Amino acid sequence: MDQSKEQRILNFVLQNAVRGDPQSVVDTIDKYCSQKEWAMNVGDEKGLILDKILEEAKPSTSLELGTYCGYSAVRMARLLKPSARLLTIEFNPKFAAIAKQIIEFAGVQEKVKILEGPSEEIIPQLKKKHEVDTLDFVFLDHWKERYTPDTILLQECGLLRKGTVILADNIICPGAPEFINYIRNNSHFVCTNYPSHLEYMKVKDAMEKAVFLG
Ligand SMILES: Cc1ncnc2c1ncn2[C@@H]1O[C@H](/C=C/CNC(=O)c2cc(-c3ccc(F)cc3)cc(O)c2O)C[C@H]1O
Ligand SMILES: [Mg+2]
Repeated sequence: MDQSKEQRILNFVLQNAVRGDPQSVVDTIDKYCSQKEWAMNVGDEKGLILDKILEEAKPSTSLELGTYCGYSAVRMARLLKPSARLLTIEFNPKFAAIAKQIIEFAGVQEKVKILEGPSEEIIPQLKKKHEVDTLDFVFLDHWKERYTPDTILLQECGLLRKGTVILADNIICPGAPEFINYIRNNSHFVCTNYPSHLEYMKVKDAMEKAVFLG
């Protein structure tokens, strides 16, 4: 059976990146996806915005929705302090298996836990099953129509605290219009827009930061 694009990305990392070096894994995936096959990683341009916002937040507990191949999980984990944790939710078992190998190759597996399943099922389990108190940072990068319901679910489950930073990818392309409408009109959030470009392309995109006010 011929390989999937995600398996080709994994193989390129295993053959070209430096084991235990998360920056080299990030750079190697960016190289492959900009020169060989496009893939929906947050990429290097929006990745730098993610880096800056994550470093400002200095989170102890972070959540990512939509692991995919693990590019942003490695990108975030490389900046986390040793005691900090990143939980990342992925419902496609093939993607989860690829991400697990990329996260382990990068050497950040101690900081990252992949939770396999749909976000709507896993989010309600975070407190009791995964010992989360509240989240300091949330990265939304899964199905765009799930951004709003999952933000509401996070709030309902008591997982947001005063100052929790939510960062959403793809505000322009593919776009998350109902999320933007919801979050910018919600007095419990302060929003900031970060114009950028679609990963590996000249197409306009943006990220939105929403800080929860409690
Ligand atoms: C509900 C739920 N629970 C757990 N995992 C979930 C989930 N919904 C998706 N996922 C997982 O996240 C990943 C999905 C991410 C969705 N992201 C996208 O659809 C996406 C699409 C584009 C894009 C832009 C222009 C184009 F022309 C084509 C595509 C760019 C991006 O940066 C993206 O994140 C993989 C999927 O298995
Ligand atoms: Mg994205």
